[in-house]
This record gives sequence, structure tokens and C-alpha cells, in this order.
Amino acid sequence: MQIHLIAVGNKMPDWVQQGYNEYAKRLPRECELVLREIAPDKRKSGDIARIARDEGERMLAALPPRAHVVTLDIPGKPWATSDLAQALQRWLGNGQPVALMVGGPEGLSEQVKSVAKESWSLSPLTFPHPLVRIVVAEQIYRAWSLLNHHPYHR
Ligand SMILES: C[S@@+](CC[C@H](N)C(=O)[O-])C[C@H]1O[C@@H](n2cnc3c(N)ncnc32)[C@H](O)[C@@H]1O
Repeated sequence: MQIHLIAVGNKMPDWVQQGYNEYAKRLPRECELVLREIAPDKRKSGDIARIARDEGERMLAALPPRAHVVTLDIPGKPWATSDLAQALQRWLGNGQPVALMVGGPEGLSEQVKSVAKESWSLSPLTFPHPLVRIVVAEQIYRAWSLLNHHPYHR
């Protein structure tokens, strides 16, 4: 199975790429994390709704066929690691690619939220979008470790 991490933001600084790669590279092929970076809109106009909508359209265009869509969203479900491991087991078993959607500074569009089957909250805190992709990669690796009795999770 492939988990597509569809995230607004490109041209990330080295520390973001290194942090993300550090965890993504540990996952095996049967639970591969694939990053799809979505170019952010120019912020000059200040039209927040349009920016989120345009970015949302590009995120939806990047979805693989038959994707099971999960948004990363502050008001989503606050999963414990064991909840995420259960979700990962379910995703691995249902034969569909999974798409985890991370918005930009303006957040996710209503269109993206409307196609999601699940919504995952990392915390009630608002995190910067570059940090979210690193936390998600680490948590997916941790959930995989738990399912596979790997000593990383204890
Ligand atoms: C800077 S935040 C956007 C803030 C925007 N005001 C909002 O309410 O979504 C950028 C993206 O990171 C993700 N994000 C930030 N904090 C999060 C959290 N605590 N849980 C889940 N996702 C989060 C979401 O996908 C969000 O669209």
C-alpha cells in the first residue's frame, strides 16, 4: 500500500526535508509514504478563500485513483498512537491507496474537507505546515512499529 502525503508547500528548507526523510525512509515498501508537494498560491492578493480553494483544487488533482482521503485538521479526531495503529491496519487491509491531506497557512478548502472519509487532529495546537509533514511521517512510522512489534515504539 502507498500512503500519499499531499501537502501544500514546496522549496522547503533542508531541516524540513531531512526531518521528513528521516522517518519516511524507514517505512517498508508495503507501507510506503509518498510525498506530493503542492505549490502554494502567491499570497499577494490577500484573498484567503480563493487561495485555499485554488490550493485545494490542486490537492484534489493530485489524488491517486480510489484514494481513501484523510484530512489533517485541528478539529479532527485526536488519535492516540494505538488508534492510529488501528487505522493503519485497517488502511493496509482495505486495498485502497490512502491520501493524507495537509493544508497551507490558510488551511484546507471546504472541497477537500468534503471528500474526506476521516479527519485526524495531531493536537488542539496549530502547527506550521512544514512541521506537520515531519510529525505525520514520524507517527506513521511509530504506528507501523507498534503493529510490527519493532522496538522503536515503547
Ligand atoms: C498553519 S495550519 C493552517 C491553519 C488554519 N488557520 C486552519 O485552521 O487550518 C496548516 C495546515 O497544517 C495542518 N495542521 C496544523 N496543525 C494541525 C493539528 N494540530 N492537527 C492536524 N493538522 C494540523 C492542517 O492540515 C492545516 O491546514
